[in-house]
Amino acid sequence: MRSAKDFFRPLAVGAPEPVREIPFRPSRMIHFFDPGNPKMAAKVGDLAAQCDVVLGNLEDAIRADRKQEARDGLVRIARATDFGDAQLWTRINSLDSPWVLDDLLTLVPEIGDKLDVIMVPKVEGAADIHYVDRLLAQLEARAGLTRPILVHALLETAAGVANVEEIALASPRMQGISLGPADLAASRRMKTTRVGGGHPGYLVRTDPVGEDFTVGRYTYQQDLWHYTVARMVDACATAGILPYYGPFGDIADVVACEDQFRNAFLLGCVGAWSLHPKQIAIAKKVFSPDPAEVAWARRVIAEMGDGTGAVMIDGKMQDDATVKQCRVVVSLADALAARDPELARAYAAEENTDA
Ligand SMILES: CC(=O)SCCNC(=O)CCNC(=O)[C@H](O)C(C)(C)COP(=O)(O)OP(=O)(O)OC[C@H]1O[C@@H](n2cnc3c(N)ncnc32)[C@H](O)[C@@H]1OP(=O)(O)O
Ligand SMILES: O=CC(=O)O
Ligand SMILES: [Mg+2]
Repeated sequence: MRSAKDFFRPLAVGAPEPVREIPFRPSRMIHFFDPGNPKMAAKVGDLAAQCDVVLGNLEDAIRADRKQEARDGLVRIARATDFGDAQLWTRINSLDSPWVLDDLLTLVPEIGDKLDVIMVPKVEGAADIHYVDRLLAQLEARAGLTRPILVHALLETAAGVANVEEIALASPRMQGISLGPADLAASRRMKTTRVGGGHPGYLVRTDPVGEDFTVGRYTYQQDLWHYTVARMVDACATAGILPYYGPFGDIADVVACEDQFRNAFLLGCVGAWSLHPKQIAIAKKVFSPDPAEVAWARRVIAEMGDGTGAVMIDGKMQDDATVKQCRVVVSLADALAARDPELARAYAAEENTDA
């Protein structure tokens, strides 16, 4: 571990100063596209207008013989596209792959000034982040970049989960962490064959009602990802960085996708991945606090005055702790509304209904 005094010193002579705080920028959906796919490439400008983050994916889902095409495509797209308020991220190949060095040696000099965040897959511990941290500093110095590129870790190995706290705290570049349920399931040797979501076999059953164990018993499907999401959220909150749910692979099942995203939102995540244009609106809806909830939170804050003591509002006790929860909701709503006029109008309309 680095000395606290050195933590915010650049790791290479001439590299930009590390950031002291991770800026909160809306990132409700991290929209994945294949930069080597001409159809997707043609849509990136439109996607940037709809999404908080667009991510040029270079890792899994890009065939081995198309890695270079994807990397070159990302360079072209980054140079040619006006991303407006949207962020541009990339997911590089894993650190043990034959492609990752070329990913970083190409992207940082060519488009380092356009890239906000680099997602590193299959991170297993702080050592992986330290490696990327130093290499990025060297490349940023050589490229003359004035702003550091932030790093996002993908939590998708059993070792990564065991070390999630040290990963979150490994570098001032750490922007956030996403749960990768597909690779994590494989790494843990879970007996599933899906990308995120529940499983009908993972359930609890009510007690028997008589002699016959087969009748009158209800079953409830359980959440396979609860423990990992909660642990990731705690690690991120401790480190002052942002947690995300990752992919939901059943593109057709927009209902279960919304449920999975909402579970993550309620547990503290700020966004999720969209793999298909259909999932963009789902993430936008789920990760934007509900207007009625925001109006309620504003009311609690107003009625609680300096935020101390206890009051009753509509039969519910409010005190210092509920005010803090309400401030989380309101500050998120304000930050999102500042970038999303449609949401700003929805919040204003709800305020007017309440008044
Ligand atoms: C476990 C993990 O690592 S998850 C992360 C890695 N995986 C990914 O990044 C997958 C990204 N998504 C995709 O590759 C695609 O959405 C697929 C393969 C799942 C489905 O693709 P398709 O079969 O083409 O879907 P579909 O026919 O519904 O597409 C409709 C249109 O949306 C486009 N489209 C589909 N996905 C995307 C996307 N992610 N971004 C932009 N456009 C897209 C298609 O090109 C098509 O365009 P067209 O109308 O001009 O023909
Ligand atoms: O990369 C994501 C995953 O779920 O694996
Ligand atoms: Mg993965």
